[in-house]
Amino acid sequence: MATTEVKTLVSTPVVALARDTDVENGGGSAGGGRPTLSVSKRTVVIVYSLGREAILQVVAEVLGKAWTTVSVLSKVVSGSDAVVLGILNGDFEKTMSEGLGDPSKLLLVNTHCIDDGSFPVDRLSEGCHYEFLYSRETPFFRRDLTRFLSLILGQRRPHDDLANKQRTNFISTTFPDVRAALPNLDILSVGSDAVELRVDLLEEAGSSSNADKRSSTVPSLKYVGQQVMLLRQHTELPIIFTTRCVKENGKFPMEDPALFHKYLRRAIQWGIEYIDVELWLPENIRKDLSEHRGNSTIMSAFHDFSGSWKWTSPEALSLFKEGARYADIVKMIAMVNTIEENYELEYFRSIIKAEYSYPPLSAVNMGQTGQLSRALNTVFSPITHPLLPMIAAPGQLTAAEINKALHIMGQLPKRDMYAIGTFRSTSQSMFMEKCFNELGLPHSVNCIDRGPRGSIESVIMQPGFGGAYVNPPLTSSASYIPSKSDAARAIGSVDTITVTDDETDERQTKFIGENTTWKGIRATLTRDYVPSAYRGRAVIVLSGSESDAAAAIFALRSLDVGTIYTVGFKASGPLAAGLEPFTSIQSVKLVEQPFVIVSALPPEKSLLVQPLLRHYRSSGHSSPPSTRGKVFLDLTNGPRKGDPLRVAASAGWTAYGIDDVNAWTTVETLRVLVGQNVPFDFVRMAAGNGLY
Ligand SMILES: O=C1C[C@@](O)(C(=O)O)C[C@@H](O)[C@@H]1O
Repeated sequence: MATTEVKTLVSTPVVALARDTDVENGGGSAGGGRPTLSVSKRTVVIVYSLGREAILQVVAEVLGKAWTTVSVLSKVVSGSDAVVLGILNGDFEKTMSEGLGDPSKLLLVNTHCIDDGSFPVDRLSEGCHYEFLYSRETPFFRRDLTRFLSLILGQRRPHDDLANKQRTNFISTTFPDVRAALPNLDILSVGSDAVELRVDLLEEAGSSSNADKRSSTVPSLKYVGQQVMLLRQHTELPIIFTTRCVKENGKFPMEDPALFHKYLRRAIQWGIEYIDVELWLPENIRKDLSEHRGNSTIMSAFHDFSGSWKWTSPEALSLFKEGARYADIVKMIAMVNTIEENYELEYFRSIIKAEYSYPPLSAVNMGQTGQLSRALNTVFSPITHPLLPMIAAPGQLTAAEINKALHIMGQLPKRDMYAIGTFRSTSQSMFMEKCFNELGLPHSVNCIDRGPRGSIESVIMQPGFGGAYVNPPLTSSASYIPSKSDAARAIGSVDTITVTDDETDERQTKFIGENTTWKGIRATLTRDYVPSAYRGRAVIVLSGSESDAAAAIFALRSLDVGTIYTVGFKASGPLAAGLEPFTSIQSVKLVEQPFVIVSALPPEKSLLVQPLLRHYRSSGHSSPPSTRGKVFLDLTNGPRKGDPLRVAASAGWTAYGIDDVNAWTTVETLRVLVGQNVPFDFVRMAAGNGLY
């Protein structure tokens, strides 16, 4: 392996990128515990171009903060995250040469609008911790910004969830231009936990005139930046940024390791979730990327195409150890000729599992003979899809092929899944059946009416029972489900029943009562605002009963909101602490400006929220421009009176309806029931087309 010193293209950055930890247990969806937020005291500084100051307002809204502009940074009293600072890029450049003050107290984000075809100069990009490229011409800009800010602030940690998942897949896209993928991206990524962008396969239109020349052309950073932005706007899945070299079936030239360094370093600055770092790269580059990975996850990658490399060789272990030095996941991939080499890989995998608790190994064999290993690998398995222009490596399988192979090998037994409940469960169960087909899962979906007392108990005791979702939910006191997640217990309702084998007794299965609705609500609330935007802010919840509002209250608490004022019910359950009932119309005066209003009113009373939405409209009641963002969540289900969503939108609220929450809840339900990831946009699209 080359360990020679290289001169890299990336100049020493003015600022170092530390891992930001604004949130403990930040994703909020792993485990049952209530996530708690802790405050990071770094001042967010937005570097912007002349004429593009509008970005400051949007960043401030997404963060739920006030903003102001400065012309020098050295005098900034850092250590406060109360206000977002904006600085013009020209002023920032001057301040860079004069000294930034204490850069460890600042989080410098270069922002650049690419609508005019321009791209940031290296000086500016490298002088900042992060960079946000955006287009104002798309409706997805705000969501992309929220996603970017949540990651760089450490408030969204996709890898925490994926590291705990039993099996993870990523789809290797092979498009020369991701625009070709966008119409099919939702269907392409069903069953994927992440999307790989093969940067080396990107081709800029008109960059060369003949195929030979094209194969040696590296796409410009400008083109790559635009492609990253487009892809990220169209998928909620984490992105894997890969610059595969020519020797390992890619197109990046190996003569120039500094080029890899520059692109990968920039990918970290763009807030990409996973960075693929090839193991042959000089150690100083791998080390530098690891030290500056911010909140990105590093995947070490090793490929051998010779056909003579062996999993049984001493080199295999030393390559794993070398990869492990600077990575969070170690990927090892070899071309094989015999079926035995799959067994050798499984033996190697078992040794690594037994001896190294960290980092996890993702290892597969290439070629048709190696396909068995693609089914057996559980950590970030690369997959393909029939709609892709080509496979990314010989022998790649689809998610459905892997699941079918696992089923035949007895690793994925058929289970009977149940939709227990009402009319809605029936249409949702049809959608679930379609997902199972698409994913090649052997399970059946059975719809049953809730029926008399005791009927659920008899269903879950069936030998093939594999799990159920229950709508309307069960009260969490149901004695036949003795184990419940913390969330289900606190909320007081179980909407999903999962089955696990009892580790202490092989013959026993264990039922666990889960609540996925709160996760659906939290996912909805954090699409256009980062989690910390909710911290300490007042909320009003209207509901006919405590139980109808409980999942929303739990989700809001997970975001560390301030006082929750209640209308229409008085809480007395485990979530009651800190809730204040509105007793009369006079109570409205108590709340200066709620950040969130949630209505969980029954349909016939849905109208009652409208006066409040109008009362607190953004242009009316005192609303400083910096905190104008306000969220209305309408959880009312069924034919309603009035049109609260329309009233909210026209009064300046960011409004979400029950359809968004239901789609996110379905995503969570599929994750907990069958461990499969089906993207939100796919669920939403299917729901819109009347599929469920
Ligand atoms: O590392 C890998 C694995 C892979 O080479 C495969 O064998 O499926 C496909 C690549 O796109 C990816 O980066």
